[in-house]
Amino acid sequence: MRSRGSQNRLSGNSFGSRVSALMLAMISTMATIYVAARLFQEAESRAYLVEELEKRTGQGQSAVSLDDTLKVIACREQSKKLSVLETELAAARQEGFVPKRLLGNNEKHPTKKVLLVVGVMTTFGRRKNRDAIRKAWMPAGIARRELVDKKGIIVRFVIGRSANGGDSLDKEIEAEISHTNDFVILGNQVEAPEEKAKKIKSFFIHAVGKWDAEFYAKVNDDVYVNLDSLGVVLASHLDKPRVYIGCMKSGKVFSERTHKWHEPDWWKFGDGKSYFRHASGEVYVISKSLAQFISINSFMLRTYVHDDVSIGSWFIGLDVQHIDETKLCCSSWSPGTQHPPLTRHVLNKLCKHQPNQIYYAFPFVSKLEMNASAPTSGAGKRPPPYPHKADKNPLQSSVELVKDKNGISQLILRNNDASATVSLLGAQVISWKTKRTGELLFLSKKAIFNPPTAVRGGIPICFPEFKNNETREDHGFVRNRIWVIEENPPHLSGDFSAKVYVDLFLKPSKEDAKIWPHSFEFRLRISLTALGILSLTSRIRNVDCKNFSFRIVYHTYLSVSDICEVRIEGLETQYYLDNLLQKQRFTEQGASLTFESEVDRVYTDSNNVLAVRDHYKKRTVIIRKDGLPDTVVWNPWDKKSKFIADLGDKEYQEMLCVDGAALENPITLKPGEEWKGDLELSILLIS
Ligand SMILES: O=P(O)(O)OC[C@H]1O[C@@H](O)[C@H](O)[C@@H](O)[C@@H]1O
Repeated sequence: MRSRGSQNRLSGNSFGSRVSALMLAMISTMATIYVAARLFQEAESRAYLVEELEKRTGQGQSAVSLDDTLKVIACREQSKKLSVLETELAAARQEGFVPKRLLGNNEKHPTKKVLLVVGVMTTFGRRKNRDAIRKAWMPAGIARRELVDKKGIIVRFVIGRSANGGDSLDKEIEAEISHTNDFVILGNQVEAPEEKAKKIKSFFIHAVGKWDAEFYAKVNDDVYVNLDSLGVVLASHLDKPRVYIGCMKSGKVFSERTHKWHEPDWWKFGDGKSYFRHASGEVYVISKSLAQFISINSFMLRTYVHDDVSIGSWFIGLDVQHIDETKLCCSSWSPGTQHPPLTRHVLNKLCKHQPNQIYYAFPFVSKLEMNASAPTSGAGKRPPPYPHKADKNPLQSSVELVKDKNGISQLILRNNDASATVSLLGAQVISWKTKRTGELLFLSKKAIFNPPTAVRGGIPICFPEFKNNETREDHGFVRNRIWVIEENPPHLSGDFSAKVYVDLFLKPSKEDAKIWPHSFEFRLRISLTALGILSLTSRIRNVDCKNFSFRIVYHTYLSVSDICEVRIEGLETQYYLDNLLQKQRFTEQGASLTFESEVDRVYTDSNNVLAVRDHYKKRTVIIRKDGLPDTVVWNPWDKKSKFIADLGDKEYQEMLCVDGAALENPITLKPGEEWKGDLELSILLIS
């Protein structure tokens, strides 16, 4: 039994081991099949990906691995970005600058664009001058912040380091800074008289790297600057790409070593030995692209002994506009003369010597804030705080709310000698005048101030259409609606100069949606500068859930002495569609456009700057447009005038419509998108 049993047991064991061996063999076969299948699958995936890549890249046979594939894709993205950057860089270099992110700007620095950075060049031992400037025109504390926020102006004293580095001179400045915090210290610049020109270069490099500004100014520390007035002057040059503004002079080159103004490189200035035109060193301004040019090319920009000559030399041979601004001629103020009273004439000077005598006020002209308490619309709301007068302001800037004969509100913007009246009916500017020119816009004597009829004259805003349907709502309905005053107008770029402005707002009603089934928000900013420049900036936002397209025309009725005596310049060689000839296309042939019969044309993709010259009135109105590619020119002449109820039979002689427009190609906005268009009117007097 035992042995049998053991035999049995033995035979039982060998059976068991055979079973396990079989099972093991089965498992390993299955595992092999599974692994093989996976490997096959992966190989298939690889083959597929490689094939796909080949298909997409068109590279044909390739031994690219999956990892390589992903690297290639990533690499392509990178090279795409790189080529975009290279294109940007090339374009930027052409302009004389590189994009901000490539300049290695410190992130901590403010990114908000400002109008102007002023560097007041000072040196050791000039504390008295600095204190005089602080007292007179360089604000501190909250006023300094406001100067940046409201006027976009940053002012700093600029100084280098003492030759000995860290000596008592440096320590004195550090002590001063701890109280005033109004310095730029040029760490790598030695403060020494012979280093002046290099210091200017260092300042521009530093300033353009630190602050994003439209302009950069250099001022000596014995010059008083009327910042507001300077802001106004600069604002009028914002449209120019490369400007160098100052009191331009040439001046003799002195070869004698003993002379105070000795020029070691005198022989380079030709036989006549006089310098090229350059801005006098007391104060001058350059635009951003020129500061960037200096920054990029600093290592090869030669400095002469005088800093003003040096900077002048850097711009020779460049496409730079030299602007001779007499208001920056500080030395025209002779120290011994009796100071004139606080008059506008005096205020027009931007700077003067004699730090101890200050005869202008700060601020010169202030931007009027229309925020908090302005009503949005309707009765029962808190009345607006009009009339408003800017405090301590020698030149008045204000906005006044009045009512027309039909009880419709009008806003009168006043700035210095200029004024503009805006009706809330259509947000329509109906008057624009200056003391010297009188009225500049035409307004018909028969104008009807009663919605839904548009007011004949001024600047009706035609949106979203510009066509005559022979209905009262033709040329769009917004000119026939009552707009409201915007409560919290935002800061818009270009708001730095001393402007008075109002923002008007319109949203379509349910009734309006029946005429034009789209939801939008229309904001119109109307501003007037101290120099009388009138601007109308439209911002139209799509608040719908679908795209819409619109046209817009600023239907500008200019007042003219006699239609036969005016001409428009800037339209020559431009294409136009003639509405009187079934919109046929022609090219403007004349050197300027004059008038002797009815005109109704759309100049497509026309110049952005036009001049309307009026010899009898001795003035030219300059029209600048932005975002408005087309120009409409219209005068109904005698026959058509008779059919226009709200226009006197002979009034066509005193008017000319020259309109900035986006007409031929409608503008399409996606949901949430905003469009901006700008019309600016300024005046040149012909002497
Ligand atoms: O009379 P409205 O609607 O103000 O428009 C004035 C004129 O404006 C012109 O630009 C149009 O081409 C004319 O057809 C139109 O009559």
